[in-house]
Amino acid sequence: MTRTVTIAEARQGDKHTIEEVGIPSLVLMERAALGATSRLLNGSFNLSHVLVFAGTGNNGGDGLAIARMLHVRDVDVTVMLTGSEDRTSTETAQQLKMIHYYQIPVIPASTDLAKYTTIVDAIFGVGLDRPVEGKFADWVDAINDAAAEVFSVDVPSGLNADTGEPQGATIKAKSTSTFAYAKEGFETSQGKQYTGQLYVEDIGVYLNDRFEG
Ligand SMILES: NC(=O)C1=CN([C@@H]2O[C@H](COP(=O)(O)OP(=O)(O)OC[C@H]3O[C@@H](n4cnc5c(N)ncnc54)[C@H](O)[C@@H]3O)[C@@H](O)[C@H]2O)[C@@H](O)CC1
Ligand SMILES: [K+]
Repeated sequence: MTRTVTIAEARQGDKHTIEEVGIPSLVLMERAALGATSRLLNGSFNLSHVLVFAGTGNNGGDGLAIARMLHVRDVDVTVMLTGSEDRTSTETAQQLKMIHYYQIPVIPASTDLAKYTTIVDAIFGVGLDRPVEGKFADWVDAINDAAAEVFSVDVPSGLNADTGEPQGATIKAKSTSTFAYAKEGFETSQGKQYTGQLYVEDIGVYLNDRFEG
């Protein structure tokens, strides 16, 4: 059976790997994005026009790295950012610099999603700490209503990864790439309705310092 972790364990695993093992946070982010990108490339998604809907935390940073990895493979990618560029996390700011190096378009978040064939949901991951409401709920609802297929990064945004319960507006994905370990809430029948097909990516974070495949 697949090992599952709580949000607290996932966070502790990341922290331990960064601070004790010594793998830099940005390296973990790159590994996460490489895994997710290969699922997108092989997962029967229509990649004619991809939108990466990115938050300002590290889940958004994963999304920006995915945008870059698709762009260098000649996929047409646009980024929508939910907040201002000067209020992003440290790693996400570094990812934004790379996005600008490649001149990938970055536009403010909106509900105008008609032209996209695939939307990458990188709004919230395990950092979700309150229900999704207001403009964030408008964006999530618009993503769910769009014709595009949806791929979630780590956690479908809005899903409580411990309980599998939606916290306000919540993304319903065709598939989800989650990092290091599946989260407990993904095992519930309700959680499965939001993750869709679940992939677990090896990013080099191991709870007991050993790969347990
Ligand atoms: N270095 C690491 O720790 C790694 C983190 N990774 C990614 O980073 C994610 C966690 O990143 P963060 O801790 O930055 O958290 P998130 O990126 O999940 O979200 C945090 C941000 O969202 C805000 N927020 C939370 N709930 C909200 C709500 N309902 N409405 C509006 N704003 C809300 C918080 O205030 C915070 O600014 C993981 O899910 C994973 O995708 C991966 O890159 C792997 C390595
Ligand atoms: K997400």
